[in-house]
Amino acid sequence: MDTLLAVRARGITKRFGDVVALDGVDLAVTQGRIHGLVGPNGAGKTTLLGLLLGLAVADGGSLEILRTPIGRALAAPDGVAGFVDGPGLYPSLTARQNLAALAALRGRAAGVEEALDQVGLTDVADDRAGGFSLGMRQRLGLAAALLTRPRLLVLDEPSNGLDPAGKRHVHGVLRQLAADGTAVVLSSHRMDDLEALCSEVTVLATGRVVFSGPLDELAAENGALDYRLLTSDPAAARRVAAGTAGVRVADDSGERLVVRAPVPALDALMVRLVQAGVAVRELAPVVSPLEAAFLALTDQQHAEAR
Ligand SMILES: Nc1ncnc2c1ncn2[C@@H]1O[C@H](COP(=O)(O)OP(=O)(O)OP(=O)(O)O)[C@@H](O)[C@H]1O
Repeated sequence: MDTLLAVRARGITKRFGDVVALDGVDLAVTQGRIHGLVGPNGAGKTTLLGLLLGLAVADGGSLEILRTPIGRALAAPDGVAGFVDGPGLYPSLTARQNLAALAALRGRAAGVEEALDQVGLTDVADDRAGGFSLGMRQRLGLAAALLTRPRLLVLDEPSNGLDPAGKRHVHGVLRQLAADGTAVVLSSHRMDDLEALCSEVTVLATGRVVFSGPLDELAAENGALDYRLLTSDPAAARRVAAGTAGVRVADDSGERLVVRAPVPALDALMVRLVQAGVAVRELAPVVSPLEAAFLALTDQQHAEAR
């Protein structure tokens, strides 16, 4: 099983002076999977991604990337590409020239046109990168990473600045890479991106892993959620909700009630509403199950740290 791991980190610690950025972090990323890294600001995501890219070394713990143990030297391990804090580009060169320069540095000229095409920048390939929007720079950075045909791609908030079409395009590229066997590790603050892309997720809070596993397990971790409920008879619905075990009316100030309930109690409420002749017109979680689980995990960690 371990032979399928692109990243295996155990007990990683990293300090900056008095700040403990990573505190005993374990991470396992399987080849051919897209692994999301989430957490509040300052949780340690960029620090961890930087270690995977060889931009810094850990103070403690062990790290294996593509089955090679990482020592103390600052170097990008073979087969790894990506960027943190935005891609490094030459602003005075065009997109095509940027990629050609990188390809030449690596001693191979092929692949530039393919990489431009993959990220949808062919039409602006002869524009200077210095004039590019954030989203276009992100795409060019991704193209630069693709040039190396990585087996591990590491990206810090790759959806930043992308418009919806750009995002769809980039997501498609990442999915195809994963289908071809590349492991992708990316950080994001957007739960919808993670839901669209990732099969596995690691949640960091103040330098510690508070969850790591399949995305659907994270969503299932949460117990009671808040749901907005619109019915044909709000007053009757309020009475039925108040009389249903496990259901709490969290807000009844408007036409829509907000009820807090775990799924079995919610099921019971729906049945009881129908039996009472109340039609359900709309039922939706106030925040997505994934976001609720994320908030619960990270809030809990903050509370413990206080
Ligand atoms: N070069 C540095 N020097 C000093 N402190 C640093 C350095 N890099 C990171 N830190 C600190 O380490 C902690 C983790 O930072 P990091 O940038 O990894 O978090 P993050 O999860 O990526 O946050 P964000 O979501 O805001 O990007 C923070 O407290 C940060 O201030």
